[in-house]
Amino acid sequence: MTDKLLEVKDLHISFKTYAGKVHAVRGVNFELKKGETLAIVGESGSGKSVTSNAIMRLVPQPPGIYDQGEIIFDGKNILELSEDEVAQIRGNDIAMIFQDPMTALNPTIKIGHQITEVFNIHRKDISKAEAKKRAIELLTLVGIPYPEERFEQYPHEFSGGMRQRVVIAIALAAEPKLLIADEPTTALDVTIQAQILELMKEIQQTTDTAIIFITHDLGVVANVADKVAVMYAGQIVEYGSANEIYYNPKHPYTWGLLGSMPDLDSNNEEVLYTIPGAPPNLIDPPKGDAFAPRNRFALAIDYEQEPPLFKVNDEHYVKSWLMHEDAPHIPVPEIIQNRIDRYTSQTKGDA
Ligand SMILES: Nc1ncnc2c1ncn2[C@@H]1O[C@H](COP(=O)(O)OP(=O)(O)OP(=O)(O)O)[C@@H](O)[C@H]1O
Repeated sequence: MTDKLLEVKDLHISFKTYAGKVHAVRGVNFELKKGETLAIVGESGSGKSVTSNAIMRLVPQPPGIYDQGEIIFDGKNILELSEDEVAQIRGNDIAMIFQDPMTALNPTIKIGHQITEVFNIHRKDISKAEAKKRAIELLTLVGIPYPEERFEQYPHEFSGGMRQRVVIAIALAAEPKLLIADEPTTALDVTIQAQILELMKEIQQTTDTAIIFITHDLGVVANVADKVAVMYAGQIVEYGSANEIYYNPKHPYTWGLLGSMPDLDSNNEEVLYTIPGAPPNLIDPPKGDAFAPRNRFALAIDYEQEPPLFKVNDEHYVKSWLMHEDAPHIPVPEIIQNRIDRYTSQTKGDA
């Protein structure tokens, strides 16, 4: 028996466009255990959504092409299943939550019915009364006050944060093994974002659902992720436990993402550590390390040869030539180190 739920192996996905073939995902590997939370983080266009859509085989074909790789979910390669088999997995075993809760909800149907509908489709064995009872339990689980009354209301009668809670309730109705949340809180204000993420963490503890969070903001998932995959130009450039990524980051791109996180405790003189330039064109990805032109610590080899994934320890991998034993040692920039020191002392203070 293994507790491995998902394994993505050497995944390559491209899109045929008039301008040429866009290499959106270029050799992605990661795995997820039951009940674990993985955050996939990176700038816009880095391939986060294409990777997560592929897990449900939702990349449109055409223009999308699964060029290479495997997505093993619960022992089966998603990319080799028939349409019927994939349809069975979608919604049943894997559910997805998107950024805008309004697009996921039908404005003309009462909230309660939208939840019981899931039972009608996925759990034909339960009665109408039982479905209603469970829907109300789910509304309670996601923190909706007066769930009996709310059951009879329409989406427009809910605030943005409450709507996203309803969407989570609908996603959970089928008791999925994996929940993929693509920027689920971006449209919400910061306090509500924190509440929704906290809620998802709590639900996870009661249901043992694995979660993949897609976000461009490392700060958002700091308290909920077990593992973090940092994506750049269609590849994972740093991968590890949340502890390693937040407290021992090694890749200059991750430094940039951490440095651009707003930090309420920093003094005003602290300048954000930003990444210069823009991501490469994925129609013709650069030779060597795709991050080199934006990397102030780039080495000559970065422009020639793609770096392998170097192992820092069992919980931490980095795709950068800076990790090579002959590379110069570049310390973490001071501003990032100051933040890490501050977080570390705060965490110790909390303990
Ligand atoms: N249908 C499509 N046709 C052509 N190119 C596409 C298509 N879908 C995605 N791409 C390209 O694939 C690359 C990765 O896109 P993806 O949406 O995965 O990025 P992302 O990291 O999720 O960004 P964002 O945070 O903006 O959603 C981008 O270069 C994008 O333009």
